[in-house]
Amino acid sequence: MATILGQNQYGKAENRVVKITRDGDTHHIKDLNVSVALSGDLEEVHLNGSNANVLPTDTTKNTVFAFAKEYGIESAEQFGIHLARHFVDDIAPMNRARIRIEEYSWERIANSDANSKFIGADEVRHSFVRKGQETRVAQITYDGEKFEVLSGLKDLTVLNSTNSEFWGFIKDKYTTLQEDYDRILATSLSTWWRHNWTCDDERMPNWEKSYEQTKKHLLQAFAETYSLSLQQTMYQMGSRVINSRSEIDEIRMSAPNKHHFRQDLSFCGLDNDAKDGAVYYAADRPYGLIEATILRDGADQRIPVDMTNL
Ligand SMILES: O=c1[nH]c(=O)c2[nH]c(=O)[nH]c2[nH]1
Repeated sequence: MATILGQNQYGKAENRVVKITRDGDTHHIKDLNVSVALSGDLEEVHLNGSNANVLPTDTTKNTVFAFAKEYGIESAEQFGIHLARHFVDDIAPMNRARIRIEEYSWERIANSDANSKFIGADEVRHSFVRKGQETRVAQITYDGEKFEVLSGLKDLTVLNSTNSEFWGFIKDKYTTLQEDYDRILATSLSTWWRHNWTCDDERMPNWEKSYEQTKKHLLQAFAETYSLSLQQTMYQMGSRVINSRSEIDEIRMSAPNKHHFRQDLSFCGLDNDAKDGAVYYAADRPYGLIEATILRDGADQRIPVDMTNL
């Protein structure tokens, strides 16, 4: 039976690269998980086993570490752009590179010991505690002409203890859910957003600032929206980002509804109404899964729909 080779890519996945930059006694840390995927003129290796066009995945790993040492890591996005450009522009058979990065953040440990040998420093200059709020992610794709830079985050868990209702929904013979006029709204957000920067000669966004501001807008919109559904809250969050950040044209969001059910305490005569400060059962599954893309008017929808589940 005749077969043909379809889409293919290869490279070293999950290179855990940690870069320490020393500024006198003060150290800075960048902690990344970098996955390389290359495509190009690679029919021969699949069809005939010729490795003539194959850059070993081992070399792609070495390149990640060498670039971190030689050029540093300013931001996940900048690092990914640099790598993607190298693999496509300098390795002849390659015509597409996708660099996917997770970034783990660290913060300095505050110095509580007045007699410490690091006297004078409010924070210990080389001691860090992992920041647990969310994992930052980035994906850079380059085809020799244009870049596509997606940034994002996963597992940003947020909760509103009021200002959330859910009512007016379809009711059929299978419906048991009661209408709720004061509920907890909680989710663990995963999102990717697409920058409209595509090309080397245009001015690059400040990736670090863009990330911090985008996260801030997401959180503020979550806190400030009086919610009639998680769908409505999510749309408000995405719109806030698009309206506040001119460098972003599209945002894809995935939000599991982390249900908190008011526990029925009538068995012991206790009323468990929300307005009196209720007790809830935090269910972990099943969960409603709400997903949407929010776009700048006129922008193309390019972020794959299942991207947020990676
Ligand atoms: O915000 C919500 N959206 C839904 O679609 C939904 N469905 C459900 O059972 N609870 C909720 N909550």
